[in-house]
Amino acid sequence: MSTAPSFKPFKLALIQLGGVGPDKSANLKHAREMILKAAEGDGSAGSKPSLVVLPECFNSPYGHAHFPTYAETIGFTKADDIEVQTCKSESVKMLSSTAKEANVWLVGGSIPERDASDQRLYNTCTVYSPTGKFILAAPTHRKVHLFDIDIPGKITFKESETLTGGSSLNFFDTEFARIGLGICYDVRFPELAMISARKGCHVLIYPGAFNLTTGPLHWSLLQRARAVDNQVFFAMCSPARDMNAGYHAWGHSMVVDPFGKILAEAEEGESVVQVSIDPTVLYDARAGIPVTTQRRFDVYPDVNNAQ
Ligand SMILES: O=C(O)CCC(=O)C(=O)O
Repeated sequence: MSTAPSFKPFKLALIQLGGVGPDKSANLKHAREMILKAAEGDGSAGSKPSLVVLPECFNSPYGHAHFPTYAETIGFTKADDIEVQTCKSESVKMLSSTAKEANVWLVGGSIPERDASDQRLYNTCTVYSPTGKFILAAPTHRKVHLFDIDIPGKITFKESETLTGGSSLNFFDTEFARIGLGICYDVRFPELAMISARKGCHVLIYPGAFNLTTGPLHWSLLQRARAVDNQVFFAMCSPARDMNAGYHAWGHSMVVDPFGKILAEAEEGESVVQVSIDPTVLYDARAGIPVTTQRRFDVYPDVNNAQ
């Protein structure tokens, strides 16, 4: 495994995107406008973010019935900005060109993806450099744990009716940090975050769309737990809540520091969460509460000690 880049201060912006509806081209147009807006920061000197994040399923209504209709084929695993424009995916093309135009790293939320060879559908996160390069190799980050839950009288959701779970853990390196990825329900599985942290990720970013049942119960708790047990920064980016949509997202996009402190949190509506990430907080947490070096793998040898 390559050595992680040294962790430097940077600004992070989460776009809690509103107005996602059935018209995909309108969704893409609005997402583009919001990326450009978020990339301006708050207008003050030095507030431009280096990394901008979109929410889960930003180009289509959320729901397993919609995934086959909205799914796009990407067809490559790495590509520069010119090659990206030859791809069939409208969303990937827009994300690449907008990352370049805005000159930011971009975590492109997630889209329903149809694999070019086996035709299976995935919930997929793609990442772009400030030159519009398509970054991930594995081949992208596909949601690993599918959202299949049934809380009688509250919410039943079965992503596995149309989607297949991804089978790789993914991170990417920027000039300021190693960033690990997950999507929404993946946050409930501490193993994924733990392994990403052990692979040197400083910040974990999970586009997500919790709901009005599990949002108030667990959205904040899970992020703070993953941040504290791994002593990393943790961020989740949600769509804005729309009570006219088929799925009511919780909103509350947030960024948590390695002590578990919430640095910023959106409310329900469309907004951009802007945060300065300070690496000294991570180093202070790890020095003061040194759990990262105190693990007792002799007591729990079934947990893999490998880095
Ligand atoms: O874990 C939860 O409660 C919500 C998960 C979810 O909404 C998702 O994976 O899309």
